[in-house]
Amino acid sequence: MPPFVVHLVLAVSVATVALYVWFWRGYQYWKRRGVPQLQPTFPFGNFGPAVLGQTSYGEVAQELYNKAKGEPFVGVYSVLRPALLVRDPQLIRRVMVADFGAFHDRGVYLDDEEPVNRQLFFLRGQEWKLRRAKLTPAFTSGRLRFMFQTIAECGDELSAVAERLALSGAPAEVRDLAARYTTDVVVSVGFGVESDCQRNPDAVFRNWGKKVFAPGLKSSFGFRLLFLSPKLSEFLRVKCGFTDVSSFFRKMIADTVAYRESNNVTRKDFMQLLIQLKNQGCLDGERPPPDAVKLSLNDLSAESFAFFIAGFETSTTTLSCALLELAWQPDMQRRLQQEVDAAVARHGGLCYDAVADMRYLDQVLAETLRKYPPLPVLNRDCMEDYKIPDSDVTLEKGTGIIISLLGLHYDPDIFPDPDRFDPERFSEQEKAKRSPYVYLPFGDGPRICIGMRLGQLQSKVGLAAILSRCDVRPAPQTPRRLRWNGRGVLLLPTTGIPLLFQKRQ
Ligand code: HEM
Repeated sequence: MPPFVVHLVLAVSVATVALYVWFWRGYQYWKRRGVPQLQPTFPFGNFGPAVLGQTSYGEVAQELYNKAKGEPFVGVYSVLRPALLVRDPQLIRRVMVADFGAFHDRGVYLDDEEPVNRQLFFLRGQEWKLRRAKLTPAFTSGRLRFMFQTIAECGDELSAVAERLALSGAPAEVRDLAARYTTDVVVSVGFGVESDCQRNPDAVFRNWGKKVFAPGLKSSFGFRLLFLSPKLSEFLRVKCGFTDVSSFFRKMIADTVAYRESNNVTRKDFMQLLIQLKNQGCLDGERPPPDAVKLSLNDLSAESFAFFIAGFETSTTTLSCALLELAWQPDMQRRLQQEVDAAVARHGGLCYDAVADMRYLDQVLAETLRKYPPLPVLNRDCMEDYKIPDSDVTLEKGTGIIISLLGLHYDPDIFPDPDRFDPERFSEQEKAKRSPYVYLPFGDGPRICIGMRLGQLQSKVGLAAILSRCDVRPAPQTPRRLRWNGRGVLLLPTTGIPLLFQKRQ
């Protein structure tokens, strides 16, 4: 063997051993601190199947939650980074609400060369705090009531589409149906633009939406790494894969703002509120914030992009999974239809107050979000050394925090027979029996989902609109149980959800 090959083999062997020893030492971190840990494997720690795209992030975290049964928290390794997987509802409350000051960031890497990433979900520290304060007034229930008519019009279109599907008699793909409806809602209440996705399946916004969430090999790997290993993502300067969608959004926003400003056009949508934040630093009627910072055009694009991607995919999953469950449980479907019919008759139509009156619809939606939380893992970053109350453990600054929603929502000690779809779990009596920190589909605390009410409302209107005109039934190929795409950070089913629609008698 030539000497340079011998040297090369030696160098590679020494480097591999050194790397292994380095990882091995890293993987003793929790043991050294006296915290029980789940056995990691080289080189991806406890998240190998998620890094490799074999099992979804949500399911890997759920498995870790299940393995740690009986422990209030357990140490894990997200690649090499020590993270604490928290199971105890009291500690979850501390992290998310009571001691939020020590955990205000998500600890997800932000690729800030991409302007549309500089949005609420990814922002950190003071920048996040100021942006959140500016945007919060745009999401109050008063503003939602204001936008209701637009959502209801999209709902009317959805029930017309459902009736046409009933006439055709062929199974329809409800994920696509739901995505076209939620895209229409988000684009019209967001930007005052008719996206026309329900009438035209090839509409431009639908295509961009598909592109963002089609988990291609490279972009989905990059996206997973942002959550799983922020340091490695930073080192590799990982991209989210949003570049062309981002260019489309930046141009769309710049054109819309220029058009409205030069023609003095005002509309009752999110964009109009963003324009106020750009020109005044606060919304009309609000007290100017202490920072007096105005949003830039790039900030507007970033928040509009966030509104679009956070707004349509989460509600698409919710609406389509609710339809799947109701198709398999005709009694629940009938009960819900009776409630919808009665509320619509009482209020003279599907108005905001009619939806607010639908108690059972609220329970159906809550149970759907228990079984199918679209964002199944909550992340926080420990921002300062933090002593866990009633323990000898002090978390070091920089430690990750992981809360598994699938773990909590499918824990049989909390939700008995967890695979069963049962809206009664969300009656007032049942809710009063458990801690609110075991059910967190929208997160909690100051970083709770800012669009929660909009997400709930558009899902409810969509369900009510369909069920007021049609019954949904399983088709021969309808899955009993969904499986999740291993490449997704969000829950994305591996198969479609085909259902049959029948016009109600
Ligand atoms: C069923 C629908 C939805 C679900 C299940 C959902 C779920 C979530 C969850 C779990 C979080 C993380 C919360 C935390 O870490 O505590 C989140 C954050 C967020 N969501 Fe939603 N979401 C939904 C709809 C929406 C809608 C309609 C919008 C906007 C139009 C939206 C915008 C956001 C934003 C901007 C954040 C980041 C908030 C921050 O970091 O301050 N979401 N969402």
